Amino acid sequence: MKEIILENICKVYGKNEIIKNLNFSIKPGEKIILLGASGCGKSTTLRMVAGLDDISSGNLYMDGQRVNDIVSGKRDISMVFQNYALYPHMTVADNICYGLKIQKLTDLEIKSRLQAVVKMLELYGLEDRKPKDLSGGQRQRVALARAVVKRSGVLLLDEPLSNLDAQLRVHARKELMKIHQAYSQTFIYVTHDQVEAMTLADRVAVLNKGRLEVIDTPQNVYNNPANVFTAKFIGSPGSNIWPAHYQDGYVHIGKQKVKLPEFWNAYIGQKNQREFYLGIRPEHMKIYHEQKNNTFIGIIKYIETYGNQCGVYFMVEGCEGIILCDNFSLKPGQKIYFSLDSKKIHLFSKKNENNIGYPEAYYDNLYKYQSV
Ligand SMILES: Nc1ncnc2c1ncn2[C@@H]1O[C@H](COP(=O)(O)OP(=O)(O)OP(=O)(O)O)[C@@H](O)[C@H]1O
Repeated sequence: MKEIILENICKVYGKNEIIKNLNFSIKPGEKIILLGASGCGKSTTLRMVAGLDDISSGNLYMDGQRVNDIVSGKRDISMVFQNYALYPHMTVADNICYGLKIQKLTDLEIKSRLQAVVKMLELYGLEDRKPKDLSGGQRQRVALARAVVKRSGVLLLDEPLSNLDAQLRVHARKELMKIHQAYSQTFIYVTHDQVEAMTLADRVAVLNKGRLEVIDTPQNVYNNPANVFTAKFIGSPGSNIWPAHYQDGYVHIGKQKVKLPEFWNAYIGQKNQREFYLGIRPEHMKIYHEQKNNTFIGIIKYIETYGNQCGVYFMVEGCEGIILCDNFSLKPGQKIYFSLDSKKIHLFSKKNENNIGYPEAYYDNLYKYQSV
């Protein structure tokens, strides 16, 4: 278990600043997921922590020691790569034990660690095979075993499940939790898969173009997004975001308006802002066939079906929106009336797109050094 602190970490390639002032700390034994779109800098961040890429500026600490200049092999980390990077000419057992032999552990210790990890990751009977004679799922388990057997303080995982099919991923997620329970290592895990992030993380760090948008628990990141980017990025589909303004107890979208409950009036009065982006998740709206109190009117553009639900894409006052519902009889071109669950609305500042429900200090801390 190790505490890791990233302090003003930047990475520059040529003239391109790939990572911009990353500041966050990771508690010993914590599972942090780096989540973001392709190219946002997740792997680069992980590789800097691993010591495989130089840090252009800033400080990286492990258990209080600055490790910028400490070589990868001396950082007490192990890493699982997306393509597994197994040695093709070695057997499974040799792949798993190679690092331990380099560390000059006794044969007895190596054997006992091998047995433990073979049992944990169900690799019985495969010890003498070469990687080419394994299935994708088995190779992935060998790569995990090779990292875990070192029992290092930090386990770095770069999209370790991305080559597996959906069922194997579910199984592998359980194995990762088992590994964490057994060894309590600090995990830094890179993925663009939201299900992986939500199921495995203690906290999710959302990256956007090399910048940290938010670092918080999966529940908060989903239910109380700190900014417009997070609201739109998290969730499948993400939140609806519409320009809106508030006047005399009503929230207006274009020419349409609905009355807000009293608690919103008090809250918005306190914030002294009138123009917002209104955020609402697709599952927090309801469709009606006829106009009711406090409904907006939209026109359906198209419909996606997901088996148990459908996503109804519509236009309201020139803005696109989506509602999740189980009404499969709706048709494109149809007029719908819809309400918003007022308790689930989020309001974001038009100026900086931050959630107005968060104190400003939250954002100051996010973009400066943040201690947890
Ligand atoms: N050695 C390099 N030289 C120049 N640019 C690089 C180098 N390595 C990475 N980059 C750039 O840095 C950016 C971030 O890359 P990185 O691999 O960290 O993204 P990522 O979030 O892990 O993406 P993905 O999910 O697709 O793996 C990309 O624009 C990439 O092209």
